[in-house]
Amino acid sequence: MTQDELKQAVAQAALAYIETKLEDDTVLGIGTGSTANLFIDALAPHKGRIEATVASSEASAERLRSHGIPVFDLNAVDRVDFYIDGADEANRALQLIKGGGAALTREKIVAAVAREFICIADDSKLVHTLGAFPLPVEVIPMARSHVARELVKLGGDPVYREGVVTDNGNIILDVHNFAIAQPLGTEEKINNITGVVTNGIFALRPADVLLLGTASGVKTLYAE
Ligand SMILES: O=C[C@H](O)[C@H](O)[C@H](O)COP(=O)(O)O
Repeated sequence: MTQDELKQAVAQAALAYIETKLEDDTVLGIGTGSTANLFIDALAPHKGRIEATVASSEASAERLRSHGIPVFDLNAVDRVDFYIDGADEANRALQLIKGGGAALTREKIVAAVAREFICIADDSKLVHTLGAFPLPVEVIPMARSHVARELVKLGGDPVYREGVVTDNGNIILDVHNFAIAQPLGTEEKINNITGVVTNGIFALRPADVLLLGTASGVKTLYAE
């Protein structure tokens, strides 16, 4: 199976996972990226059953609206029942690296609100130790050099993501050569650097369930 077919399979599996749990007033949080896009497309034929969604990026909001799916501001809903999103890496504790598409901050906010975070990914994303994927850090533009120097002190190799401005008007530094042995501590440490908005480690709020696309079918993983 190709990577795209595995992503398609997990998008369908996420739909099946939530379908039996949908209530009249369910609020769905929708992530960002190629896997989340496939989920949005899979959701479209069922839009009559969707009362409200909130999106973790302008791109996803636009895609939802193009299907006629109602999108709300997060401040206009009192809860998010399920958050469905992809990841760049996941470990067995369902701690993640996210932000390859620069949407990490809004993703982290929606995930923080969500009652259940359902991560969907193909099996190339499952790793023993997070950090082979360069860690995205969203930074206030004027703090770029300061934050880069602090990230070097932490042992990483930050690279400015040229030409990318986040939905929040900020820039991204991708930290290379940075094995993350202690995701919780590292997430907090980087977030404590002045000028950092947030970083792409999701350990304070990991996923609740990982639907993993493999050649032998979609596996449902819970945190070990
Ligand atoms: O900012 C982007 C997100 O964190 C995505 O969820 C992540 O990059 C995975 O994207 P994809 O499903 O395209 O691999």
